[in-house]
Amino acid sequence: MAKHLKALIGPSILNSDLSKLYEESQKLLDNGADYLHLDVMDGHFVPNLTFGHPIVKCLRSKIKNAFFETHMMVSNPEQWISPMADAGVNQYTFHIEPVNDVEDVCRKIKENGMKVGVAIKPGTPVSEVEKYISLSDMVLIMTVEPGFGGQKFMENQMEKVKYLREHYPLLDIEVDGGVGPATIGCCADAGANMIVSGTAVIGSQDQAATIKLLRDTVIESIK
Ligand SMILES: O=C(CO)[C@@H](O)[C@H](O)COP(=O)(O)O
Ligand SMILES: [Fe+2]
Repeated sequence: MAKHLKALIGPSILNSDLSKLYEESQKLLDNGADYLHLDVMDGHFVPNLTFGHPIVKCLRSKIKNAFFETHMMVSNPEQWISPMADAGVNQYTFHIEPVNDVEDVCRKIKENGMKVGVAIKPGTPVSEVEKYISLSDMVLIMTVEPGFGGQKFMENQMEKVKYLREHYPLLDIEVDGGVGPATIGCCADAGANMIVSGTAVIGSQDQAATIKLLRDTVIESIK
C-alpha cells in the first residue's frame, strides 16, 4: 500500500444503547475513534429501520468537530442528500444498487459540500462500483449483507478489496460488517484502510485498546 494512505477507524454505533447516542458516540471518540459511521436504514432497501437526519442533526449539535459518515442503506439516496448536509454530515456513503443515475447522485453530494462514498453489497461485482471511482472519495465493500450489526464477516469479499488496492493505490477503501480483532488481519492484508467496526468495539471491555489494535494492524500493512 502507498505510504500516505491513512489508517482510520470508524466505529458503528448501530448496536450501542441508542437511548444514549450522544454519550456512546462521545465515548468512542474519547477512546480514539477517527470518525463515526452512522448507519441509516429505511426499512425498504434493507429489512431494518434505524434513524434519519433529525437524529444526526441533534448529535451534531452536541459533537461539533468529529467527522460524520452516514452509511445510507436506503432506496432513494438522492432524497436525503440535502437534509443530511444540513444536519452536518461530512461524508455521504450510499449504495449504488438501487440508483439509476449514480453519477448524478455523486455530483449532488459534492454540490452539497459532502464527501462521496459509493458502497456495494456482497453480491454486487466490484466492476459495478469501479465505474464511479473518479467521482467518489471512497469505496465501501460490505463484508456482510447490509441491515444488521453482529453478523459474520464474509472473507470472500476480500478479493474485491485486493483488486481495488492493486489498481488504485491511493483510494480510500472501507470495509464494514463483522470486522474486529479476529478479522482485521484479512482486511488490512487485502488493502482496506478505513475500518468500520460495530459490535467488536461497542462490546469491548477496553474500547481504546480495541480501536488501537485495529488501527495498528492497518498501519502495519500500509508500511
Ligand atoms: O452497515 C452495517 C450493517 O448493515 C454495519 O455498519 C454494521 O452495523 C457494523 O456492525 P458489526 O458487523 O461490526 O457488528
Ligand atoms: Fe454500516
